[in-house]
Amino acid sequence: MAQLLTAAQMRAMEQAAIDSGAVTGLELMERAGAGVVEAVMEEWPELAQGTHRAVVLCGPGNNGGDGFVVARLLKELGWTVEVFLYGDPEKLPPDAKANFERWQALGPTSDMLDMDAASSVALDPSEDGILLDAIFGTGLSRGLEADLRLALSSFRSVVPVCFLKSVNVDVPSGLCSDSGKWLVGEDGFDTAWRTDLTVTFHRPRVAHYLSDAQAQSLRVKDIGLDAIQSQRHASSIAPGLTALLSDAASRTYPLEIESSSFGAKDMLDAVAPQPAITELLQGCDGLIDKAETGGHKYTHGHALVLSGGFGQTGAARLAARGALRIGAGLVTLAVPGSAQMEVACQITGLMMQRVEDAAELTEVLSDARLNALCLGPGLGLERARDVVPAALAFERPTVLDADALSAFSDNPEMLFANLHGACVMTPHMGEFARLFPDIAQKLNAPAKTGPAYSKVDATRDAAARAGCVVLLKGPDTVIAAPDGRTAINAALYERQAPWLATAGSGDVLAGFITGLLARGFEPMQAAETAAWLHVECGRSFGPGLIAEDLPEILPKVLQSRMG
Ligand SMILES: NC(=O)C1=CN([C@@H]2O[C@H](COP(=O)(O)OP(=O)(O)OC[C@H]3O[C@@H](n4cnc5c(N)ncnc54)[C@H](O)[C@@H]3O)[C@@H](O)[C@H]2O)[C@@H](O)CC1
Ligand SMILES: Nc1ncnc2c1ncn2[C@@H]1O[C@H](COP(=O)(O)OP(=O)(O)O)[C@@H](O)[C@H]1O
Ligand SMILES: [K+]
Repeated sequence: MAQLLTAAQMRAMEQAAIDSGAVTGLELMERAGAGVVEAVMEEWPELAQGTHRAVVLCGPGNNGGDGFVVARLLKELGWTVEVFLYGDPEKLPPDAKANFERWQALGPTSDMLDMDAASSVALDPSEDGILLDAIFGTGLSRGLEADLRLALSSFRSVVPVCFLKSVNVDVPSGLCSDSGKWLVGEDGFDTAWRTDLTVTFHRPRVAHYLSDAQAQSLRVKDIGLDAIQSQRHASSIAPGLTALLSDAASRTYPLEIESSSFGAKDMLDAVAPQPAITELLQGCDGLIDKAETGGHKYTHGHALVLSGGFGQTGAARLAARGALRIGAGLVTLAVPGSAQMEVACQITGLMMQRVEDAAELTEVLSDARLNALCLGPGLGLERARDVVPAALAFERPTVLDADALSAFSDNPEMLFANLHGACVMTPHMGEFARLFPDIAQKLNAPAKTGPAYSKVDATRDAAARAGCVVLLKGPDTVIAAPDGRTAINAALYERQAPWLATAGSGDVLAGFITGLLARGFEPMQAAETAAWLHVECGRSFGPGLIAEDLPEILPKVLQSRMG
């Protein structure tokens, strides 16, 4: 897991480092600029050979200051560098101004808003290089004005013609680094654009792991803050969000750091939710009382997955298979009479129990060994309205997905009244909007100023309202507990898994979570671990994936974690 920072947290860390006397703002800016150059060369080794060109767009704050450092360093390497400034050089903050002046000794700076600025960039496709966006970083406070937006889009139009790579410093200009939302200007337009590379410093910002902000690639460069913090053994910054990442992402972090009050150790160790996976692989003996259950497989729990009627049992079977593969000792499908034959023809390792209605479910649940429930996949709205309240009354660990959520669109309060702390809700954005319409509206409203309301805020608010864990799906799945713990399971950058957008994949996720609940995982840990493994399964299988493949590839993914 990697810790993510808000703009305010990052500013506070920088300020603390500067106040300690261990480093100056100018030194941090130099390291940031050098980090950008290093990241560009790492990303495109061909740019590390010979000389190339850079078009550098600098803004009125310290992000612009970083841009002037990059311009100077590349010029010193022999690159052709053209620099454009948005704003008055006299008003630059001190460190940025110092770097503007150092650049002045090497080359001219043109006004970015000059009508001819972008067209003055020579359209020379023979000279490849970068377009660097150093206009705004974490200091962005509102959407871009129309004249700047137009100028920016003119520069962007040069990129494909000249085979430039688009690189942005810290965050793409116009993007709110706390929410990952593109801020709109007074006229309602934003500057959304997908760049090739984002280079940020010290730790990723929250926005980097929310999908709107996605560049092709993200590199996090060390600017020495960890060393300063660990020297001082002081921290006033509360741990923030975590992102569940792959091993590959962790390699962008400095490995020499031993400890830090800002959670660097976490970042080094927990690239995957490995402690939870180790627990899974070692078994969870003791979670269920063996004497009481009297059988070995029951020590791994017994999950009950509610199925829909005839012709609608596929989704529940997928979920059940997922629960079994992830390690629930036993999984039983609760099936209405009309579908018993259909289900019986399709299952082997799974078991089946006739459950016609809420009364029969209540009877079945008198068996305390059924320690985790999955409600929703293919359940049918009417059946969901009948069985969900009866199931929730037992207060067993329960996943609510699909129809178990949609059935209460007209009356979410009724569902919330029945939910309890051992529940995990797994809505996609459509289901989320039906249950939390006000929160979804706030999330989807265009934002003019930052920090804007984010998917993280929305999921946290929903979890607090529902009183249980909420997992809001997408390439940037956000998981929040009512106590505020939050993680982003990001299938972004090198961890992309677009194949997961296939019918039934959410049903398997619900099954994975249910299986982990049956194994005794607490709800937040079950949701995080299952979501992480779900993406790893998608990546491991790759193109051509269908939902049925996810449970079947899981053993390979788990085996790869056995080390
Ligand atoms: N503080 C530090 O010590 C370091 C900062 N660094 C860089 O500094 C950046 C943050 O610098 P700043 O806090 O100066 O912020 P920015 O450089 O992001 O921009 C802030 C400036 O832009 C103005 N502004 C904000 N939104 C605007 C809009 N829509 N239209 C016009 N003007 C707008 C603000 O009034 C302010 O003058 C980081 O993103 C990072 O790139 C790095 O150099 C590392 C060290
Ligand atoms: N582009 C994507 N990249 C990674 N994961 C995705 C992407 N799109 C969807 N997913 C994941 O696929 C699953 C789809 O679930 P859901 O929307 O419930 O569909 P279904 O009901 O068809 O199973 C979720 O876990 C979601 O996070
Ligand atoms: K930028």
